[in-house]
Amino acid sequence: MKITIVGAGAVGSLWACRLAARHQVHLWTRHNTDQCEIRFQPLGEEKIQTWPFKANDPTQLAQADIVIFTVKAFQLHAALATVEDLLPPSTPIVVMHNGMGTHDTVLNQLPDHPILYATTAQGALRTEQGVTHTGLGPTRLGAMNLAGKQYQHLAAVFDQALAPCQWLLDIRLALWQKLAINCAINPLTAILQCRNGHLALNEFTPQLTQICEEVAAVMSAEGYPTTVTDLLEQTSAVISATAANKSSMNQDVYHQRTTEIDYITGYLIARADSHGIAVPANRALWQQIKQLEQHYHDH
Ligand SMILES: NC(=O)C1=CN([C@@H]2O[C@H](COP(=O)(O)OP(=O)(O)OC[C@H]3O[C@@H](n4cnc5c(N)ncnc54)[C@H](OP(=O)(O)O)[C@@H]3O)[C@@H](O)[C@H]2O)C=CC1
Ligand SMILES: CC(C)(CO)C(=O)C(=O)O
Repeated sequence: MKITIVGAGAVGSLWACRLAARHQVHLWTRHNTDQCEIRFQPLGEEKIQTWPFKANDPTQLAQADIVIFTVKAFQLHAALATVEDLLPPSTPIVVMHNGMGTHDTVLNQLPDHPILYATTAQGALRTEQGVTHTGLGPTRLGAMNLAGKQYQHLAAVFDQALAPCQWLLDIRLALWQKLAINCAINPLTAILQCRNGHLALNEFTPQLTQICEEVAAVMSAEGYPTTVTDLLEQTSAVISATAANKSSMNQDVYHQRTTEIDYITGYLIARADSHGIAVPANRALWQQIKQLEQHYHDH
């Protein structure tokens, strides 16, 4: 297959190097270059691999069998704008990011394309030295519009590159489940500048319970019935599985970058408001992260 990846950061580079073993992968970046070399360290290996890629070629973009967007949620609109006029409307688009709330923009911006969303629990870290595959986890893929439903076979392509990948009939459920975990772990670890495992301490149980209670109420109102017990169990499992990790929001705050809070807790708040559900614990966390961002963006 001919695959273009838009956003060669940590996740984009991980998928690029893994897909390139069997497919022709081309990168679309925001840098003025026609080639990119990715230094990639596979999971648990010492040796660093070097993968050369062609980049930013409008012809290769137009001929792609799929275009995968691995930019952050708040970068998606601008990234789509750089490719929308270059793609035939038959090209399927796969969007892979944490958080929710971009799908309406994508469906409006590219109304004729098959649109798919993916959520991944694979871990990748980008440093000056290159990109390291830091953790294994499932990827879930599904259609966001009718045309996207014809692309179920892409789950096998993703699975072959970086297992496991599962096709879901309702990808929104998977996106909500990941959002719930991100609402619980990301803002707290960013504010406290702690590793995910720190939240396993008993002192965090009341706060995590309140966050999950609010998320469960909103998810249920959205048509994805769940309970605080289920969400707390899933959150605890991720806290222990990723105990040594610094969450993405923790790292964004540390490096004084824009966070994905508006697409994680912010999305939850927007949906809560539309149902008239009070979410004070999540709203307080959203405000604290916005204040931190504002503080470092102002200085
Ligand atoms: N890292 C991880 O382990 C995981 C991340 N995720 C999620 O995946 C998403 C991506 O995260 P991650 O890879 O870590 O983030 P990165 O910041 O490493 O990657 C984003 C990439 O997108 C590029 N980009 C931004 N705007 C454009 C544009 N207009 N055109 C082309 N490229 C663009 C950035 O360019 P530049 O190089 O110039 O900054 C960067 O290379 C996030 O939503 C994250 O939460 C999900 C699971 C795990
Ligand atoms: C699951 C978790 C919390 C892992 O760190 C994550 O998705 C993130 O850091 O954004």
